[in-house]
Amino acid sequence: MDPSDQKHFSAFDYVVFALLLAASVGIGLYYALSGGRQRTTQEFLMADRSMRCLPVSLSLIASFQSAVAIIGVPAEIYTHGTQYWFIGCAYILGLLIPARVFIPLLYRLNLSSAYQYLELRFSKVVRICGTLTFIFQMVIYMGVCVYTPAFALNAATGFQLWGTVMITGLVCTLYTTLGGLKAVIWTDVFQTFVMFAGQIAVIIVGVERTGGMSEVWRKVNDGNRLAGLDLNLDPTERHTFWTLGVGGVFLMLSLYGVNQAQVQRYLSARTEREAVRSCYMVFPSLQLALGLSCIMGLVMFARYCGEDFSEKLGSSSRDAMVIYFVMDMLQGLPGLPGLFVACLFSAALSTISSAFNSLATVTMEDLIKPYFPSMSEERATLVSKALATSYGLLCLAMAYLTHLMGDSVLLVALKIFGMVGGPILGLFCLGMFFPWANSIGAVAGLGAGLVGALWVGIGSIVNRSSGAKRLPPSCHINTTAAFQTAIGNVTSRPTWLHRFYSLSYMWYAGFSCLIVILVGLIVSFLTGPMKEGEATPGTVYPLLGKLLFFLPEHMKKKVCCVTPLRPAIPSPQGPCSHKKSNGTASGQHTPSQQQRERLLPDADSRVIEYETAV
Ligand SMILES: CC(C)(CO)[C@@H](O)C(=O)NCCC(=O)O
Ligand code: NA
Repeated sequence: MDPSDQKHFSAFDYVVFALLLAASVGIGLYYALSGGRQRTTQEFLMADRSMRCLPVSLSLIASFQSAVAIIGVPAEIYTHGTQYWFIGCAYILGLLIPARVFIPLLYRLNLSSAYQYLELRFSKVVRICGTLTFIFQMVIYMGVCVYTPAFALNAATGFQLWGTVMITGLVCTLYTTLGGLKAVIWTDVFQTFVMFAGQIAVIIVGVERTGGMSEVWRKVNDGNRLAGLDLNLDPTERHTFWTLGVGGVFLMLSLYGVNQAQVQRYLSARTEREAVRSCYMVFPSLQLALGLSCIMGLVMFARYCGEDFSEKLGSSSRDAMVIYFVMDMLQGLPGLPGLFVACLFSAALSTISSAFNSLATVTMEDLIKPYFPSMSEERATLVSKALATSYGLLCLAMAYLTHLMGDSVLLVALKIFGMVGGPILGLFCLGMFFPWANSIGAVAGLGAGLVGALWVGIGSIVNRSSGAKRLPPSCHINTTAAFQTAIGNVTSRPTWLHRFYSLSYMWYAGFSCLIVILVGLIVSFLTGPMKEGEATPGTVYPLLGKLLFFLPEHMKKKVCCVTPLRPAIPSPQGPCSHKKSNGTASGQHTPSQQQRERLLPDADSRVIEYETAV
C-alpha cells in the first residue's frame, strides 16, 4: 500500500487502546488477589460455580464474537450483499435447543468439562477422542482470532504486525493466568461493552459523513446490496435461507450447545435456572451484534460504492478495507480511531481468553486429573496455570499458520467451526438422543464425521470453490442478475467430486453431525446396541419419546427405548462430578459413597421427570 495513503493515530488513540489493555490486566489482578485468590481448580476453572446470569450471558456472546466477526461480516456484506443477515434466523433454534435440552442435561450431571459427559455416557476412550478433537478445533481457531485484528491494523495503518500479535497474546495470557475464569468472565463483560461502543461510534459517524440515513439507503438499494429471502435449495449455493437458517442451526448448536468454552460458562452459573436464562439472554445481544456488523457493511458500501480495494490494500483487501473505512471515517476525531481499535481488540481478547481457559480446563480435567488421582489441589491449580500460559504461547505459533492461509477470515472461522465442531456435536447428539449407541459406534462415528468434514473442507480449499458470487462494484447499475449468470457459466461442467467440494461451508456442521450419527448407529447395531439400563442415568434425553408423544404408552416403551433413565448406581470406577458447594474436595477422583449419593438423587429426579414427561 502507498505509505502516503496510510492513516495515523493520535496520542489520544494510543491512550484509549492502552486503557483497554490496562483495565483487562487490572481485572485479572483483582481476581488474583480477591476471593479465594485462585488457589483451587474450582475457582480457577469453574469460577466457584457462583456466577449470575447477566455476566454469564455477556460472556457467552463474547466467546465466539471476535474481531473475525467485527471485520469479516461487514466485508462480506460489502462484497456480497445482506444475505448473510439471515443467519440471525438460526439463532432462534440455535439458542432454544441448548437452553431446553443441552443445558439441563449437562448441568444436572454436575460436570467440570463437557467431555466428562462422554465418559459417563460411553467410555474413557470416547471422552479422550472428544477432548482431543476440541483441542484441535480451538487451537486453530485461536490462531485466526489473534491474527485477524493485528493483520487488519497492519494493512490499513502500517501498525507492526507481529508486535501486535505478541501484545495481544501476552496480555491475554497474563490476565487469564492471573485471574482464572472469574477474570475471563468479567473482562468479557467489560470488553463486550467496548465492542458495541466502537461499532456504534463508527456507524453514527459513518452515516453522518456519507450524507445521512436516506442517502445510505438509496445507494445500498441502487447497488443491489439488499438481499431478499433466497430459497434456492442448491446445497452448493454459499448463502441462502437454507444454508444460513438451517445449516446455521447446527453451527450454533456446536458452539452454544456442546463447546467447552460455553458449557463451562453454563456450569459456572450458580443455578440451572440462571444458566438457562443466560442462554436466552444471548439472543438479543447476538442479534444486536449481527445487526451492527451488517449495518456497518452497508454504510461502508454507501461510502465507496463497492470500489475494489485490492489495488490500494493488496491481496488482503477484503478484510483490511474495513479498518481502512473506519480510519477514513474517524479521521480528525481524536480518540475515536482508538476506540475502534479497542473494540477490535476487545472482541479478540474476549475470545482468546475463553479459549485459553477452556483449553486449560479440558487438558486438566480430561487428560491429566484422571491419571493422577492423588495430585494435590495446589499442584493441580499450578499445573492449570502453566497450561493456560502454554496455550497462550501456542496461540502465537498458530497465528503464523493463519498468516500462511490468507483467505477471508470469516470464511476460515466458519469452516473450522463446521469441520471440527460438527463432528463433536454429532457425538453428543448420538449419546443424548440415541439410547442404542455404544462406545465403538461413537468412536467410529466421530472418525467418519471428521474424515468426511476434513475431506470436503480441505477439498474445497485445494479446489478454491467457495461458490461465492461477487456483486458488481457499483452503486448505480441494477443488472446483477445478468452479471451473476455470466460468472456462474465461467466454471466448467462440474464432476460429482467438484460438486461435493463446493458444498456450502454453512452445511459442514450439519453434514458431519449427521455422518457421526448415522455411522455411529450403524456400527452400534452391528456390534450390539446398548441395552436397557446400561447407560448412566440422566445421560440420555428421551427425544424419540417426546417426538412420538401421540403413540400409546406401551408402543412408546417398545419403540423409544427410554429405559436407560431407570435409576442405576453409577459404578465406583466411573468418573464423578466434583462437588458443587464445597470446592475443597474437587481433587478427588474415585467417587466416595457420599458423592455417589449426591449424584443419585439428581439422577432419580430426572428419571421421574422424564417418565412423567414422556
Ligand atoms: C458465531 C456466529 C456465527 C454467531 O453469529 C458469529 O459470531 C460469527 O460469525 N462469528 C465468526 C467467528 C468469530 O467472530 O470469531
Ligand atoms: Na470475543
